[in-house]
Amino acid sequence: MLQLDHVSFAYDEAPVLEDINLKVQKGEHISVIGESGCGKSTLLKIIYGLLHIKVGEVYWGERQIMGPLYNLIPGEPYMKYLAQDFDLMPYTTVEENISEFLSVFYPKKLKKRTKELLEMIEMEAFAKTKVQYLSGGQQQRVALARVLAQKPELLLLDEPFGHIDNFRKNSLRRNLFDYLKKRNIACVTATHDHNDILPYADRVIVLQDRKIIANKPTVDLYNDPKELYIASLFGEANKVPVNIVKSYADTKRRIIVYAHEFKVSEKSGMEVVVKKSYYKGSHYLVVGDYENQEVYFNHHTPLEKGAAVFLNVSIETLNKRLQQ
Ligand SMILES: Nc1ncnc2c1ncn2[C@@H]1O[C@H](COP(=O)(O)OP(=O)(O)OP(=O)(O)O)[C@@H](O)[C@H]1O
Repeated sequence: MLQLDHVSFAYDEAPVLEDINLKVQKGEHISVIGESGCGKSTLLKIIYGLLHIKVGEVYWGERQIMGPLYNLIPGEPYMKYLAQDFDLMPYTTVEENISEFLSVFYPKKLKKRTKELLEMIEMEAFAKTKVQYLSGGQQQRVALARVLAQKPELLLLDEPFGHIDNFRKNSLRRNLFDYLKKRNIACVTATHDHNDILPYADRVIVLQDRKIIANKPTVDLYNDPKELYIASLFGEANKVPVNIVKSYADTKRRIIVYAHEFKVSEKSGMEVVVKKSYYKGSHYLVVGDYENQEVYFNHHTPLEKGAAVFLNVSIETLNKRLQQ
């Protein structure tokens, strides 16, 4: 339903995106990830028609999405964009902000929808509060409810939980993505946070050096990140030669190993010298040194600086990475 064909874009001379091809089906959830400045927000703005592209085309079904040179007011009714800055009416209440786009000719329906959306963002208690008195995180939640009130078929989210505290973030993520799935609303989320991605995205797009370098179902990409850059977007990761972790292996092929996939062993494996242990709540993240290269691994206790330990990888992990 959404399709980008050979899209390239530059704000000035330097290209930001090159030859982007992408399809998003009805109800599908896509995460766009990549390091800061790789063009995630730019991609969302192109999809929404906020930027003029000279090369390539964007389609919604059969219809071409035209940029700002053709549409004075950007955006299409079936698509909503929740940007990093929220477009709210500060002097009216939360309730009024959410219901602004609902029809007053159906008051019962309007009330029901407003209540449903207030529940989704967990702000029933603030229904009558003026938006100007809300915190940044609360305003972001109202902005979310406001765009959903307009029943989009495609929702574009740019760092949607950036302002929201961790306590709320998890329940809001669940509420939002369940809400979207139930209503078959497609969603493209630009994010840095793997907590937005792993449980909710059907597919992940990775941007690097102006291009899409991966476009895969989430589980497949996590299990087979191919590159350290991709794995690192999900958490601490390493790239190590197989024959270093398994001395009997006769391949120097390097595989990706996430920090939690290393097992500390007494006598065999890759020998590293402990540099530092960081408390992570459920475990410690240990930074070790292997031939002047940092290696990251998890351990249930802190390890003493200067201690030599051996790191091992399970056969299952090894096979998984070598097969792909
Ligand atoms: N209005 C603009 N004019 C000129 N250059 C811009 C403009 N907006 C963004 N850029 C540049 O385009 C590149 C991509 O920016 P973009 O905001 O799309 O990245 P991003 O991946 O969303 O970054 P972040 O994760 O930090 O939000 C950056 O190099 C940025 O400096």
